[in-house]
Amino acid sequence: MRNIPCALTIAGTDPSGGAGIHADLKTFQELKTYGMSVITSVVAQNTTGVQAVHHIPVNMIEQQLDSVISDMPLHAFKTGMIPTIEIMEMLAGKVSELDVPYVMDPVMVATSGDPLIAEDARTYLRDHLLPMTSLVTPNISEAEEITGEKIETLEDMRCAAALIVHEFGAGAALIKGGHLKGDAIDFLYDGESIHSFSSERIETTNTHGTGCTYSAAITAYLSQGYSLGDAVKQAKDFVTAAIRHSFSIGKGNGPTNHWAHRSEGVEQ
Ligand SMILES: Nc1ncnc2c1ncn2[C@@H]1O[C@H](COP(=O)(O)OP(=O)(O)OP(=O)(O)O)[C@@H](O)[C@H]1O
Ligand SMILES: Cc1ncc(COP(=O)(O)O)c(N)n1
Repeated sequence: MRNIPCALTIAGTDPSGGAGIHADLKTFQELKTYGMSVITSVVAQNTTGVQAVHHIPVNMIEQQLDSVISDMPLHAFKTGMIPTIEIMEMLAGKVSELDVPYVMDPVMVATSGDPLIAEDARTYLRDHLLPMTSLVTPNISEAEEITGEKIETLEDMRCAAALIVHEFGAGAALIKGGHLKGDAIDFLYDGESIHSFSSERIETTNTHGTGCTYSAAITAYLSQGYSLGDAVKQAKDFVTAAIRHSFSIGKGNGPTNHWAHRSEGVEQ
């Protein structure tokens, strides 16, 4: 393991602390990874939904990023909410200069159903940023949006993962089955083979921020030098523990428990 693994998240905020930048930094910290953040949008949201958004001007996002990369070591980074095409254009230029693993959580809507990125930005994200990723982590509806194909079965998930790599150019694709029925099964296609990661389905509505937490954990493990398969395997254990011991707080979908792995012995 490196002395001090350093990871960056480029994402929006969640003042209620369960998703976005906040979930990412909590996860990095829990996994003994030095966490850094560039904020794309200030989002007034909580467990019930999104109340308002204020996007940060593009030049200010660029300056935050420059502040980090001109000074700090960086071993892996992730993107979450990138709300507009203008911000994506700027990031596309910058990301191509970063020679470390890039994990994209292709955030489109919150658990509450509120949209988090502009409609026209979805195609831009797919066509311009996706090909720069080491890994993209869509849930079922995001994978449907990217591929244009309906996903109803495990076989559909496997096909979508391969399509996202071979047709759309992602380095690897992890399709998350959190929104299907039965066990929570995710499929990773790394360009050569399919791997599955499975856990029992936990009966809970406390799923605010699961996607953010999962992709942040993968990023943290990659920053520590783990292989993609090992990073996903350990991150799956981390997020499963976080969901199993999630908090019934707030009036809507409660947040996950970022320290749950401590009592479940997830590898760090
Ligand atoms: N009820 C559950 N029980 C166990 N694992 C779950 C459950 N819901 C989601 N997961 C797992 O959590 C991870 C995140 O998946 P999910 O499909 O929920 O992502 P997401 O849709 O991006 O997140 P969110 O629901 O927060 O938007 C995946 O590993 C998924 O299998
Ligand atoms: C700033 C921000 N980024 C991402 C999500 C998605 O989180 P989730 O779908 O896991 O609720 C969110 N709610 N807010």
